[in-house]
Amino acid sequence: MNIEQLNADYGIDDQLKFVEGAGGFPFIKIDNDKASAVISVYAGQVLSFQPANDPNNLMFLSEAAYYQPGKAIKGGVPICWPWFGLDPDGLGRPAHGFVRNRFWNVVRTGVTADGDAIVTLGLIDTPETKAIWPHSFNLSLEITIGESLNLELVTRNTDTRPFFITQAFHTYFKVGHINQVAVLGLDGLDYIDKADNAAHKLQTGTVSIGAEVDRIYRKAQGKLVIDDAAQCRRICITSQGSNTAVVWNPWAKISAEMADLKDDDYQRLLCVETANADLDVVEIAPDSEFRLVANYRIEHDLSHVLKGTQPVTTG
Ligand SMILES: O=P(O)(O)OC[C@H]1O[C@@H](O)[C@H](O)[C@@H](O)[C@@H]1O
Repeated sequence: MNIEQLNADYGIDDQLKFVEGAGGFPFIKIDNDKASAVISVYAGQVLSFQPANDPNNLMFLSEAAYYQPGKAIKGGVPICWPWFGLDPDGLGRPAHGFVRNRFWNVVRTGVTADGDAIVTLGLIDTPETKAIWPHSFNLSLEITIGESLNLELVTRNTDTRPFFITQAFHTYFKVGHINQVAVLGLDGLDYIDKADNAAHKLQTGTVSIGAEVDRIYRKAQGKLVIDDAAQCRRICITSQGSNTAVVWNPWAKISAEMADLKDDDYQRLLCVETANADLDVVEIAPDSEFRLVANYRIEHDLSHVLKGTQPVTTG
């Protein structure tokens, strides 16, 4: 992809430009009055989002991430599609599907009447994708950069027969310190505890993280909140088209084992994923589409300061 051509076709003066990013991947850099963001055209992945009034990024992005064709970038918002987790057919295809490790197309860029930047990236089937997953599709991701970050993943079935998908925004949020984090909004829901032999459990109260956590919450349709006391902020997650929430933190052993994470990275990341996963499989008829939406908004919470908790500025 030619950066000059991308800028000529899709750049927006003073607000949106294409640059050569890590690994030589084209990155889209956005700076407007409300926020700044970086999006990788490879993987269709938001890597960074920082509202103008926040000293800290919303996203965790690993310093050890790979930027290599065929590999996933560790951090930001990887797109899991058309399956979440292990290959559902046991054919040895990559975990979390095949769109987080290939180049997407730039479909359009623009600015809304409110001054938000919009970027739409897309993927359609090719003989190569059909060899992996034998369906015709048109997948598009509309990313809106404003006071909040809004993501809309639209799957259109362009085939002559129905197909079935699972999917997720596998979002890596940056947290001040994992010991001071709570996830609200999951109380009373059933979950599958993948860190405990896929045992079926019931959530009571908020979720705090003090060991490996890998959970699939069913019927999670309401607003979720990540209370991040160390950064004096709350991340509010609202969604449409999702019935599943995934909460994942690898903790110390897995962090150390993953070559694209530093040993102690588990202390500053938390994945809370807006998904359709496990039994929550989506059927899409020919000529129909399905829309998965996630919105991330940061609220500042000074009550922790008033209670004496030290804020952490991590840049
Ligand atoms: O592929 P990544 O980005 O390393 O993420 C892997 C993790 O992704 C999570 O979504 C799963 O719930 C975990 O089971 C899995 O280990």
